[in-house]
Amino acid sequence: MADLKVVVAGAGGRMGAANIRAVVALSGLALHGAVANARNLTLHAAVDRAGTPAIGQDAGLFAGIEALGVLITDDMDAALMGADAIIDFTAPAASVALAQKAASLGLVHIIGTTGCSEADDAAIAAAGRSGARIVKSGNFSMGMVVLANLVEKAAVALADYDIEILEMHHNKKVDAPSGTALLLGEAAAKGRDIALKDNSVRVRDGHTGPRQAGTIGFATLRGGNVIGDHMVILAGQSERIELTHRAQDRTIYANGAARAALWAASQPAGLYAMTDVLGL
Ligand SMILES: NC(=O)C1=CN([C@@H]2O[C@H](COP(=O)(O)OP(=O)(O)OC[C@H]3O[C@@H](n4cnc5c(N)ncnc54)[C@H](OP(=O)(O)O)[C@@H]3O)[C@@H](O)[C@H]2O)C=CC1
Ligand SMILES: O=C(O)C1=N[C@H](C(=O)O)C[C@H](O)C1
Repeated sequence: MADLKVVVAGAGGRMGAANIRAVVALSGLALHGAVANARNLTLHAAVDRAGTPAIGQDAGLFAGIEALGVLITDDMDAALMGADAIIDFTAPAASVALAQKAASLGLVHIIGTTGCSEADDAAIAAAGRSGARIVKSGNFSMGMVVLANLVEKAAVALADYDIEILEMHHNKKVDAPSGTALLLGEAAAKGRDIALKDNSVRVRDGHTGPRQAGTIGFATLRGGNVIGDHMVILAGQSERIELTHRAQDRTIYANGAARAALWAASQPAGLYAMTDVLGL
């Protein structure tokens, strides 16, 4: 079967480098047994926005591996020519624009970008209805899929416990709460059969009054080079459960994104989640 030709968008970023390394590591090493119709991945192009220092550099050397002969470009349309898939960890406006291109070209579009507004998400969903095969997740690590599942179960079993979600990330992160914190909040809300957007407390400051029962609280920490820590606390009378995930390397996200691309290549157009990729 022909290789899946992947374009890495946001190639000059922290995740861009990890995604280049993951695609190269998985070329010739398809995840046989892990996905249906396993194929190899190949790095077709690496793109970032004009003016970013990475433009013109060899994608492999930029990512800390061997030279690949693929130069990081700012010409998205040229990069997409002949491509099968986009792995996109960029910014909301860029991901919406790319989803529309993926729809018109019938491409796989893996979106790791967080901080999307409701309007951004609606535009991405529309692209999934118009020809793009999109997998979007606030966190592509396997461990996080499992944690979200545990959170949903705990939220059901401990129906009257207070749920608080704490996250810490590096000091360059621009959105809050993290996409993962919101994903975990959605899992808890699903367990409680409530809508997260009507029952979340995203910030506390000043004289807040006592905690309102049934809400899901968020707390955000930023500092240093923390890759991504998340803790879901279920607090009851005289006991507290803490479900924690700590990322130690961005490879976990990049491998999940590569796996999602291989999976989506054999799916009809639509908007999918990592639970679909893993069949959960
Ligand atoms: N779902 C998941 O598993 C994970 C998601 N993320 C998310 O991925 C995103 C990227 O994270 P990270 O790599 O750390 O961030 P970086 O800032 O390091 O990288 C983002 C890259 O995208 C580029 N970019 C920004 N805006 C545009 C645009 N409009 N058009 C084209 N390129 C653009 C940036 O260029 P420039 O530097 O010039 O701005 C940069 O090269 C974030 O939203 C983050 O939360 C991160 C890790 C895991
Ligand atoms: O910006 C990051 O770094 C990360 N972003 C994602 C998020 O917002 O949850 C995933 C991971 O936590 C790292």
